Amino acid sequence: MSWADAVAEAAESEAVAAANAAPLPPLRSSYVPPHLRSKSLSPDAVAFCPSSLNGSTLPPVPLPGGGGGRVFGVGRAPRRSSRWGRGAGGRVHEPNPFELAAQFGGMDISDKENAVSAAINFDVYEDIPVDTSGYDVPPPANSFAEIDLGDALFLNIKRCKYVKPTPVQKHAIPILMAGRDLMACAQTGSGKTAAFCFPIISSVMRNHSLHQHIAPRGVRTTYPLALILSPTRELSCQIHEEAKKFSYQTGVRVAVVYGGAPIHQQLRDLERGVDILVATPGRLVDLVERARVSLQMIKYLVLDEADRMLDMGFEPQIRRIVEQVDMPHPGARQTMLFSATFPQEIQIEMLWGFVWPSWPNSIPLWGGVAASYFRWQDMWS
Ligand SMILES: Nc1ncnc2c1ncn2[C@@H]1O[C@H](COP(=O)(O)OP(=O)(O)OP(=O)(O)O)[C@@H](O)[C@H]1O
Repeated sequence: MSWADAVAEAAESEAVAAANAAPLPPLRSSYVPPHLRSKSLSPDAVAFCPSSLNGSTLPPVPLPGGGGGRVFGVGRAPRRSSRWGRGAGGRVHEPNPFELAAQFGGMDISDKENAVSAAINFDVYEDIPVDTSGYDVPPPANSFAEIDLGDALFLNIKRCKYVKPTPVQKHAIPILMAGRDLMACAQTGSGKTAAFCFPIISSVMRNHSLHQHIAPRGVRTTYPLALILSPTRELSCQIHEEAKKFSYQTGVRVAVVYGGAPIHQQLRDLERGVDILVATPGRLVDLVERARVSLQMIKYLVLDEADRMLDMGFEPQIRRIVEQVDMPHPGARQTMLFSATFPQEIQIEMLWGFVWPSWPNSIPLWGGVAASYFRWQDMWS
């Protein structure tokens, strides 16, 4: 079956499932999830995070729990549920991020499809040359179907209506699936978030099924498997929203922590257990120093907008996270650097200096950036 047929079939079966489900309450301009309707929302419960639905920014909405935090189900295989609420044993069901996004944004699936095609202009992207360098670079993938990402993730890609990978995804996903380190530079809006999220979610699903989500009684430290560092809370929240869609019903849990917002809800989210933690550097250092997050289980480290983090003065925090706390050394983790602009040489040297300290000095560096070009540096671990 072709990918387009598969997408059409998924859309059809979802439509049938929706028709069979209990009717949803009519949409309201300010939707409040059922389990919060009896509570008054605190000021910080209005998300700062722009929820994004495939390129279209939705208006700020009250997020359950506030501050961009999200309630996730307890246990590896949450029951399929399209509603917020508790089931037997007081377990919190995983909300359906696709349905919530559509409700908050007042968009239906067909709107969403238009939003996707507005976000990515494949005709333009197809012609953009891609540079790769490194040793035995795995070949690019021309479709998601030819990469073994796992059934649950594959279904979510269909739900996102991603018909084919963008160039950055074509190249980066096979490299990362092969367990290689990667430095990638691709312009804004080119699909970098999925390029690093898909391999991480797929690997967590496959290799870490016994990851302990819930800390033993009295232990309040969370041990994520993947850390995605990004410079701002807006970007962190965007990544979190996307990652939640990709990891829906995979059992993989995603949380976000960022500065400039009260920490209490973020602490509660962490206590529920986290596989993938999206964080701004300062807030993460704070949580590590409070012993609420340990990095000793990290297998996947992403620095998104790495050059911008350095421009914004986060070098001390990144150094602390990568060098001084309990983060596994480069050979024991997979490291991914993504940026929208090509980092300056000095920034690359700095990043290599502490992200890959053992890397030989003879790495070829590129000069200059052509804004519309993707450039790549693939590295072995
Ligand atoms: N393969 C795909 N097919 C269709 N749409 C896609 C695909 N990959 C990503 N998108 C959509 O394209 C938009 C841009 O993707 P994304 O935010 O990941 O880009 P980005 O490169 O990370 O951008 P930024 O530099 O702003 O962070 C998003 O709405 C995303 O859902």
